[in-house]
Amino acid sequence: MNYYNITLLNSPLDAFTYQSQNTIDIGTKVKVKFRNREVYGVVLASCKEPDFKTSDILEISDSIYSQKQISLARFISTYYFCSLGEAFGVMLPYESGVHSHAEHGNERVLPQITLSTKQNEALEFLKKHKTALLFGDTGSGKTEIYMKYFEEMMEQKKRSIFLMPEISLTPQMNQRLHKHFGDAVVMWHSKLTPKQKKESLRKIHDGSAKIIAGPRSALFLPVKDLGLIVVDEEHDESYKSSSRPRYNARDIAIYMGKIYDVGVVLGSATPSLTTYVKFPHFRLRGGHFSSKKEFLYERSSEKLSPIILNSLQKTLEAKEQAILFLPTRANFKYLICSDCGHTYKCEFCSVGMSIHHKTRSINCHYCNFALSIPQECSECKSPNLISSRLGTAEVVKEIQSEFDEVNVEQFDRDVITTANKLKEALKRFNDKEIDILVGTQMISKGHDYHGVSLAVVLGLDNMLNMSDYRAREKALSTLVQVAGRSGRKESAKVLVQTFNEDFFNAYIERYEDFLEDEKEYRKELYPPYKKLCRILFSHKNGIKASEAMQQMQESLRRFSNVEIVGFGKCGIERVADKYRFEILLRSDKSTDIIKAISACKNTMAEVDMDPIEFG
Ligand SMILES: Nc1ncnc2c1ncn2[C@@H]1O[C@H](COP(=O)(O)OP(=O)(O)OP(=O)(O)O)[C@@H](O)[C@H]1O
Ligand SMILES: [Zn+2]
Repeated sequence: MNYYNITLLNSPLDAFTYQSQNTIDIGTKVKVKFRNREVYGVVLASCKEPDFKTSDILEISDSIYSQKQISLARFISTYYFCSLGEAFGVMLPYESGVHSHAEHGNERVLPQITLSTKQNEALEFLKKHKTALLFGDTGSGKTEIYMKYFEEMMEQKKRSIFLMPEISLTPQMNQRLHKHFGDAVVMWHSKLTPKQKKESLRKIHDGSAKIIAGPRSALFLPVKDLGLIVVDEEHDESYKSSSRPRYNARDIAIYMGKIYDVGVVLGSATPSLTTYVKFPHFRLRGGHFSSKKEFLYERSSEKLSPIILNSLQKTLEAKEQAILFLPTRANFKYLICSDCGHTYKCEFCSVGMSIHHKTRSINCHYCNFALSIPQECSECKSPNLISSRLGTAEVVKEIQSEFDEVNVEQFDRDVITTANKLKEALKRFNDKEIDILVGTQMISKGHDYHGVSLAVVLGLDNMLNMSDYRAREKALSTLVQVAGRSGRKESAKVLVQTFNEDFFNAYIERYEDFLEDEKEYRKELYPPYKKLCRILFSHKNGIKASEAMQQMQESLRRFSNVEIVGFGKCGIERVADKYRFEILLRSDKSTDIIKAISACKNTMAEVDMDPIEFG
């Protein structure tokens, strides 16, 4: 009889021992019984017969995690504090039965991409460095450079992974890649239908997929002969997972570059300070088309002011297109009584409820709890309820009532709920059936449309005033990115509503100056100069959560090389009926943080390494 240590896929528990008559390779995916359920696990190691009774491995599959995937899972599990089973849970294994039969064929590369001299220089630079940053302005042709690099990889019979931050970028990118590479491109994202998923996987397994593109999950596919990983919009927050394992796909890509010994390209017009400090970069300036952008500032809190309405009017008259960004969805973010000051908060979360006119309700954006819109204040019975903090739905409504015959659409998570709706909205915009697109972050990312001559940006001050060490970086990069969706071919006007004109104006066309200044501000305190780690405790019973936090905080004190920056209630004290407490740690090295936390482990503690959320 053989004995094996097996970690259960997606389970937070440690490994268990099972037995089998067969010899099984390390990394093999197997089926076992656990607490009367049949579950999948991964064989980690063979071991001696234990002194307790073990059960049989029920089934040995043809799926196997490679040595490198195992190393990667170990890294994820240690660095991001999750079980090995959870780390393997984000990956897909290789199929040992499948043979590549598509080594030739479909190398239908047409038409050849011709890069400009500057783009060529950039490509040469990227090829010379194992991990490098392509710091190229919006519209400067970064995507074309990646594509040329993919082409070269294909010539060397190597495959490339192309990461993009969000599914909202996939339809256009898919089209762009398909046009060039045909069937050699495979898209991978969570909204694929089971049939599409199966087809994509088949092509990945048999090797006919040469370019594997998609959001962060595309990083963990069983790609053979990997040659290159490109992380587009590397600064983007959606690379960071907000549930366990709380990994950052950009950082995992860099790590993979090392263990797979392949090149990694990080691309952005607004690189994160961390990447800028850590890796060599090539600066690509100006758009590919020599269009001009004019920035205008209006000192105002967010509203559709006469200046904005005028500009929209002119754009409509000229039969051009506009985009309007604001960081808030729904009609309004808050409902407040103007007589007693009562704010409507969720019953289960300590956050305000947003007003949605379409559903005539106020909704919690954290737990989805909803109530119908109240007619009078629940505290003082006053009918004078006021809504504040403008959202996308309200802007759409106001634009509709302001202009006759305007095609205005909302572009956010409330409306774009499926892959199809996304594809169709973007197609309508591209076909100029939409005059004005009003959206949240979704609108700011990487889209390449040529007819946008006006970008209106609201709500930046709310981003800038957040208590987050990255608030400046976030607000400025949002402005640069939204502005970058306009004037890609023709010239454009960018209208910014803010009381912080000095800040935005100083850096809007000199992002590297911002990065240089930001270095000073972060030294000794924040990443990339220090490592941060947040530990969360949440429980229905607030006392229990608080006690667990206190206990861990006290035991962490004996580690002198890890500083406790703060501890206590979270900014958002309660979410989905659970009370939340936190500890924030700072250190020079992540290894010190890992050592300290491992020694003080508490079952309630949820560790968030390199956190980007502080609410
Ligand atoms: N060498 C080239 N030949 C022809 N067209 C090009 C070339 N380089 C860029 N373009 C065109 O210029 C436009 C902008 O390029 P691209 O989308 O690659 O920029 P980007 O740097 O990826 O932009 P962003 O950061 O805003 O996503 C695209 O329409 C692209 O087709
Ligand atoms: Zn709630």
